[in-house]
Amino acid sequence: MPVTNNKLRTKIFVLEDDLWYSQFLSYHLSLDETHEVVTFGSVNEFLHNLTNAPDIVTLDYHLPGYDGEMILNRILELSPNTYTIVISGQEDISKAVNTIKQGAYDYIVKNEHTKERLWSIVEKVKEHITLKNEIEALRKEVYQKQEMGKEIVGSSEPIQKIFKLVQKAASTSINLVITGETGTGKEFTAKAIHQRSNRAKKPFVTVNISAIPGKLLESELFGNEEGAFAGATHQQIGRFEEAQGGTLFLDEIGELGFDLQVRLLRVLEEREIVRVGSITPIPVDVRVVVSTHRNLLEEVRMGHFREDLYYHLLGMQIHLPPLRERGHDLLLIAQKVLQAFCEQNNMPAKSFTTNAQKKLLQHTYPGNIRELKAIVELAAVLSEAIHITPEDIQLPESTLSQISEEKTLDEYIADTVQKYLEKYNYNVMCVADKLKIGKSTIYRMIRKKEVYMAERK
Ligand SMILES: Nc1ncnc2c1ncn2[C@@H]1O[C@H](COP(=O)(O)OP(=O)(O)OP(=O)(O)O)[C@@H](O)[C@H]1O
Repeated sequence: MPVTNNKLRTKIFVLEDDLWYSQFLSYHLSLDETHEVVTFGSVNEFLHNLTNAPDIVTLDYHLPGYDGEMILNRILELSPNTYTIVISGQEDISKAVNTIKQGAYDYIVKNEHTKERLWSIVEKVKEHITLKNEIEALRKEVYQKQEMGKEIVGSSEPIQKIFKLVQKAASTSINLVITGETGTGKEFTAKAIHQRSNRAKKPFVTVNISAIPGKLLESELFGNEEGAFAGATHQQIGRFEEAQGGTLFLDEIGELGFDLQVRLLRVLEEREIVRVGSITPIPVDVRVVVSTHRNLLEEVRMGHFREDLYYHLLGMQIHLPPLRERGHDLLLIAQKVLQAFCEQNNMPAKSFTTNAQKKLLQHTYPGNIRELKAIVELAAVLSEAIHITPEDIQLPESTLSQISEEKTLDEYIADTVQKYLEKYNYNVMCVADKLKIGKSTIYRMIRKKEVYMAERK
């Protein structure tokens, strides 16, 4: 039943060859303004229109030249969700009763009570449809909760709040800003929202703004024509076009240069892009979800981020807490990661001993879930039995051994990154891989002069 002006509309087809009777039924059924009644005198025309999926059909059992049962079968075949009410004369009562066994919803005999009976059956059908829709919606909600629980696990209060926001974000098209430290699952969450939204069958495309040099970013996002700039040897579609109909996840939006901020705002407002080197606008239907580790409002205040773009992007904010603030959820995530890893690698199912769990809880995880995942996967490989012991868990020395020094967590992280840069000859890719953090995090730290780079030997 479609909804118009907040009212459920009921589409009713009347198949009746007797014009007077057809008008009689139509008149009474139309007394309810939410009923959309269409009458048919011809069986062929009626069958032809069945693709419009009426909610209810009143079927005259005795149509000259046609068998009522045959028409009922066609209705069940072509529009299985339609409720058929068979209307028969006194002479066909027993046949009409039989149609219920075949799949008709109810039957009415043409007599002085027809009007009242028809009315009560239609009301019953409407209640039935409403209940069916409610059950369907509840089933969907339960399914989504179960599925989401499988992905973003956690019973802590902040995570429960995030579950609710993710659900709301998935069922609407509200703008979304996902914030949180590196490795807290920003991209993971954006994808979970996409997969639950009505865009799920279309692409989910990610662009890491901080990993692409400014000059290339424009054509990466919007595409380019052949010869648009030196090196543009062929036409290329951009990420916006690639994400057509789906979701574009712009990771680290706070790193977007001012010029591109202007272009992005125009695209978001006008819903069309222009490839570099072209003047032809191309319409795009893309949900843009952004993430940042920065406080965007602070960036606006400092003049680093355009206020108009900030207000355009502002919709729902989902802040993902760092792992060290998620309490025992850490263990749930660890167990889930362990289970997935064992399954993927055809290993027997494993679990952590109590002491191993205690050890996992001791660490501060600057790389958050990405780091936990790496530690758990290594433990799964190192363990000789199905129980993972503390010896199998290799925590990076840095945060544990230096914990007595008075430093902020950011300073610990910077120290660790600096040591690794020196150890691995300032190879950012290699350090990112070793520490299980994003390259973008290291580049950001370099830009903010939290760590320094030297010439590679
Ligand atoms: N709830 C979760 N359960 C299991 N794995 C997760 C979960 N959240 C994130 N991960 C995993 O942790 C890693 C980091 O997640 P993701 O890339 O989404 O983080 P991020 O916050 O976007 O990181 P960055 O800021 O560095 O780009 C990925 O391997 C991802 O699959």
